[in-house]
Amino acid sequence: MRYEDWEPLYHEICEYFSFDPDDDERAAHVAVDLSSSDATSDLVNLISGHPVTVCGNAPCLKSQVQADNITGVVIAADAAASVLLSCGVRPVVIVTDLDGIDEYAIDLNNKGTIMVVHAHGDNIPRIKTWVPKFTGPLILTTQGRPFKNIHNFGGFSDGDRAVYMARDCGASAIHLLGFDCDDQSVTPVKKGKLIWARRLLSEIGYDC
Ligand SMILES: Nc1ncnc2c1ncn2[C@@H]1O[C@H](COP(=O)(O)OP(=O)(O)OP(=O)(O)O)[C@@H](O)[C@H]1O
Ligand SMILES: Nc1nc2c(c(=O)[nH]1)N=C(CO)CN2
Repeated sequence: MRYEDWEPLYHEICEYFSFDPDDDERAAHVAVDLSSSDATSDLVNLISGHPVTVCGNAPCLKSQVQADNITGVVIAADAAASVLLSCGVRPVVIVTDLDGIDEYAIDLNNKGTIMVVHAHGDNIPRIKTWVPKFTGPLILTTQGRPFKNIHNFGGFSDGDRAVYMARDCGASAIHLLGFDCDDQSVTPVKKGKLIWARRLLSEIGYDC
């Protein structure tokens, strides 16, 4: 997605959540200073022309995975990765702002799972802890203006960001599992994030 097309949505999101774009920019610089990795061409090779399943972490994920034959390239949004592992499915890509993963992600990354790590104003300490641990394929993302090896595919929360990324990388079809944007069992902030997930996904033709 062109940053110019994303920018108005980004400013609306910052206003809605009272985020300071300067903090996001600071986080992006912290990430870039820690790693020069960029596995974007590996990601494009994996996804371009292929079907993808993006797994969000709604409570329905487990039963949907058990009921569904997961097709194509499996992308986990953050903590959805551990649900997939418990169902015997290894995510090929994990999109994360680092608040839902655990040590298992390092092992998966060493075995080839592409980590797509999002830097934002509220996760700088987690960037400093986790980024140096990923010695396998790694892509950095920002929600602000991209530069050097940090990308902006569009999207805000891990799930919708994963869908925007798959679309940008040329997926032939994108199937969603584990998305429930009406989930009432979440915190008020998370409810706001799910309202945005619904809006951003609807902008590109997906319902959740
Ligand atoms: N009902 C739901 N509850 C949680 N996540 C959901 C739900 N429906 C869709 N998702 C998507 O699954 C993603 C991963 O969920 P997780 O529980 O790991 O959230 P999170 O780490 O709090 O996400 P984020 O930090 O992006 O808000 C979310 O970013 C969201 O896009
Ligand atoms: N500044 C900031 N940016 C974000 C945040 C957040 O909590 N703070 N959470 C996100 C997805 O959960 C994505 N982006």
